[in-house]
Amino acid sequence: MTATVIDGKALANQIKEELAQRIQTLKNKGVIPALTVILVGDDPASAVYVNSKHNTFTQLGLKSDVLRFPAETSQEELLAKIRELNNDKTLHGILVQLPLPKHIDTNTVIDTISPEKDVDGFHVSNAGALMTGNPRFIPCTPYGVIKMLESQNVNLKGAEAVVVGASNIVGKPMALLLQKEGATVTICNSKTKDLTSHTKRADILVVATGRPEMVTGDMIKPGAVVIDVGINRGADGKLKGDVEYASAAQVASAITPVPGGVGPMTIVMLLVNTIEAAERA
Ligand SMILES: Nc1nc(=O)c2c([nH]1)NC[C@@H]1CN(c3ccc(C(=O)N[C@@H](CCC(=O)O)C(=O)O)cc3)C=[N+]21
Repeated sequence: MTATVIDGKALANQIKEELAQRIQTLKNKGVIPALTVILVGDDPASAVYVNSKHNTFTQLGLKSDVLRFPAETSQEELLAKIRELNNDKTLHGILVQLPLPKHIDTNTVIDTISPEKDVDGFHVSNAGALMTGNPRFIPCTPYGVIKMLESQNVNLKGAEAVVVGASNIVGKPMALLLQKEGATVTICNSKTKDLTSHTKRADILVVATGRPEMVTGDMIKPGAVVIDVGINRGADGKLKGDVEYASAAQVASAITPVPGGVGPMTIVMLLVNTIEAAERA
């Protein structure tokens, strides 16, 4: 069996087209959805992502600003800038690119963003809102994964879903969303004993560990839907997922590629959240 490739790039483009009307309606009211990204330090991977996002936003006629700060910027300086952006009525979304330098406390920074402008959905109150079933902003990557599963008509009710990786930005919100759709969810982490015993049971397997090609075909249930959230750049410059694609594609019924899978969906869901923020403002 050869797996269906879930084309994230094509789905992202389709969603972009569907957003055009909402963008136009806002413009007719004199509103241009606007996002500001704060980038601290000069991590090359972060720079690639920030540029790609900026291009997507400007292509669709949205406003996108990138504020670049040196790695040694103090936490207080960063917080002061965020407070200033919180008060800017023409701005709808604020995103602080992660990871931040070690001397800065990530949670303090994120929780200083106004929850109404937290288009990443990372603020503690937005995380809480997701947990209690009234989400304000759904974190972009798990939100994109749900859209990919919907596009394949994957039945989540009563399905066994296994999420490998328990981060605040992907694994945990992913598990909540799958659970909300009626799946029975297991979250695995780096301490999990006998990881394969879990992954082998999964009808839907989401891998978000940041460990290149750690899930191989022999760990996957035949016919499973495999979602690879990993984007790892190898020494050869090539992108690799957290799933070993060649072996996994022989076992799965559907699988996301890297690149061209979850990555483009993350960016388009950021667009969705920013437009929603502008509509609510
Ligand atoms: N506050 C915050 N929010 C984020 O959402 C966030 C972040 N920080 N920090 C970094 C990670 C990473 N991330 C990516 C999104 C899309 C691609 C993407 O579109 N990748 C292309 C390939 C791009 C390439 O060639 O490098 C693809 O998968 O096809 C990659 C990486 C968002 N992140």
